[in-house]
Amino acid sequence: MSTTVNNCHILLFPYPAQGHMLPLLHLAHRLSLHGLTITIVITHKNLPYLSSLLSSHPSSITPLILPFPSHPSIPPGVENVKDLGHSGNLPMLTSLSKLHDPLLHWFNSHPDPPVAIISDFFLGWTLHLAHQLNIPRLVFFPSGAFLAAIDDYVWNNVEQLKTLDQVELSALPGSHVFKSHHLPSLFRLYKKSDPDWEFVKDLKLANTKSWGCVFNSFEAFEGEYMDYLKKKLSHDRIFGVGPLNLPGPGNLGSGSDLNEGLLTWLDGCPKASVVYVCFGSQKLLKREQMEALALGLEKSGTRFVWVVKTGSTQEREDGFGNVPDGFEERVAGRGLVIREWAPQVSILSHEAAGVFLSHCGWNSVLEGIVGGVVILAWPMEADQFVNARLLVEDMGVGVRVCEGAGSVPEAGELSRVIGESMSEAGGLKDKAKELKEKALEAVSKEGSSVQDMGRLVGELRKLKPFKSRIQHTSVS
Ligand SMILES: O=c1ccn([C@@H]2O[C@H](COP(=O)(O)OP(=O)(O)O[C@H]3O[C@H](CO)[C@@H](O)[C@H](O)[C@H]3O)[C@@H](O)[C@H]2O)c(=O)[nH]1
Repeated sequence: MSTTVNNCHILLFPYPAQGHMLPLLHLAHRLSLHGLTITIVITHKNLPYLSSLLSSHPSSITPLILPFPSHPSIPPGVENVKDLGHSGNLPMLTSLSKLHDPLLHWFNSHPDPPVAIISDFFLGWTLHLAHQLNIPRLVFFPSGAFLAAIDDYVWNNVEQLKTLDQVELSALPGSHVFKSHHLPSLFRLYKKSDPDWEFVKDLKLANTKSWGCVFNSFEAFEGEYMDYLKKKLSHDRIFGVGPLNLPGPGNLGSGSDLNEGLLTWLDGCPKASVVYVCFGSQKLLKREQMEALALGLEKSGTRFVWVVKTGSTQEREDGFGNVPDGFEERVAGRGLVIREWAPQVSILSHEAAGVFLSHCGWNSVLEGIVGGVVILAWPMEADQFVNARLLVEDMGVGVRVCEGAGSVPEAGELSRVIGESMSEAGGLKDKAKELKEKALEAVSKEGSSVQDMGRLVGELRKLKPFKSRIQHTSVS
């Protein structure tokens, strides 16, 4: 092992879903640039996601490869939520908790084990592991501080809130009111006394009880929610270090750059003239949604890039992810359909991108902000209604065009909103540009996220080595 007692050695534990894993790997990149030594917990099938990180930091980042714990609802060979869909989160969460004992064993047999654990907010059980090891756990939120504040409130008051049709968040900044079906999905699905759901409740409550909270967010976007958490949790180990996934040199990259054809096409489009359409790493649209979207894009007459998840053969036979017949021919020249995966960060940061039709997954939100584009929000599930509220109501850089995973937008209305958002009407474009500047300021010299990253590294460096902690504990 390459670690020495002088190094600050940290264990990072990502949750195996693209929207969760990618930002935590970007955090690993940044911590490594600050000279920290990092071990990343990973299972075999997810190891390829680490390849560019490991080749960028061969001496300071090491994978800890553990066998994936089996689960009756997870088919053999599946180790990532992308192969299970959102309903796969519950079995994935419970399955991964079986890594507790192998991790305890690894720590106890390591000559120079980590001084802290930073783990995804779906891995709250690692707080108990950290307590057993007498080291701190920091929670990494792949979503925002607004969501963290809401999660903290609703899970601490689950009995009173579960039966309400709408929840008033009067204790939180902005005093927002949410319909119950717009609250985070895990809260909505929670079933009292069911052991799996009680486990979820415990891991959610463990997040804000952790020693520190790290957000892929920034002061000018979510400062009031981070301040709220500092006050509520009575400590200031709340760190807004984002946006983490940035285009350009010195960054880890998203592993997928613009190919020549796409780059040439975007280069040939006027500035801010392209609508980019993508609903994250896992959302498949049903036939009616595909048809409405295709018609809306066609009627709008604008240039667009549409990323379509096509799903399995069975899902396509069931009508999911099929682009309507003849559509691509009719829009040829002004519209591109890309199947499965597109280099989103590169597309959004191209000057031709002007509008982003998004499900408002947190990574997409930040990537859209950094791209300086107007966001057309179609929140569907999870944290997306909360994220859309921030974009549309709090920041004024977005317009809501549809709501719900099963909803079908009205094609005429969609084409009208697309057309309007491409124009200067409403000052949305100016606000989007302003927010982009603030995001870039946060991650440049002396910016709030650079300072918080420095504060985070400073706090981690102060932690005692694991062995001396054990000696200290046994003596006292
Ligand atoms: O064709 C694609 C599709 C996605 N991405 C990237 O994949 C990530 C997708 O993340 P996100 O926008 O957050 O969406 P989901 O994949 O849906 O993420 C899940 O996890 C997020 C973090 O917790 C939540 O905010 C979302 O609601 C939840 O659905 C982003 O970095 C995208 O750039 C691509 O590069 N190309």
